[in-house]
Amino acid sequence: MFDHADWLERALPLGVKLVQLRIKDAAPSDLTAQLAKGRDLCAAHGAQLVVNDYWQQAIDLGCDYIHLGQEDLDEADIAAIRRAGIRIGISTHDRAELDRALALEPDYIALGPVWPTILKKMKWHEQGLDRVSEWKRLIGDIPLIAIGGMTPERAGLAFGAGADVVSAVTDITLNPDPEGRLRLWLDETAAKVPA
Ligand SMILES: Cc1ncc(COP(=O)(O)OP(=O)(O)O)c(N)n1
Ligand SMILES: Cc1ncsc1CCOP(=O)(O)O
Ligand SMILES: [Mg+2]
Repeated sequence: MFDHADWLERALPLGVKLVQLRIKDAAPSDLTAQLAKGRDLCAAHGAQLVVNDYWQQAIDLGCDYIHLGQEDLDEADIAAIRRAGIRIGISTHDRAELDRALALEPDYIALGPVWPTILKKMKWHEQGLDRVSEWKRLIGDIPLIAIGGMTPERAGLAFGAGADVVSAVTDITLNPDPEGRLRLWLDETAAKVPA
């Protein structure tokens, strides 16, 4: 997950196949330009782009996956998103949020923070691996994304607990050698990438 489209120019050539653009505080024209750039770069590299928050821009730009948190759901026009053929991933932190998300028939469910995160202040305590397993039992075939405090080492534990996908931010973006860290991530998680 990256906070600027420029990161995709570094990550995609390494073989990253699933990325989320989580852009906060960009001016509208810059936001649109970054999402369009992300869309085009992902298409060129055969990667899947997930647009965080900005569902209307995703529709307008012909993007095909969005991520919505619980507050985003209060504002989002789910019917319009579905009419546009866009898939939806939803954040969850407790059973009530999970029930709300499942009622919308999401294309994935995210659970976090599995471990403590420094990316943003959250009211949720770390969820832990048992919670990952509980979520997977509850959601069955819907893909489960585990997020929060991920490292390549922890990713293996999250997969072992039932996660289908893991999402990382600062482990990569704050690393002194992001490309090297991404290569390690790709090596460590290669067995989880569908052929
Ligand atoms: C994969 C994934 N999981 C959780 C989030 C968080 O979404 P949200 O709760 O809407 O918070 P913000 O990211 O918008 O601050 C996510 N973006 N992606
Ligand atoms: C957006 C978000 N939602 C749950 S944890 C998280 C942040 C993940 O960032 P990091 O991988 O740096 O902990
Ligand atoms: Mg959001």
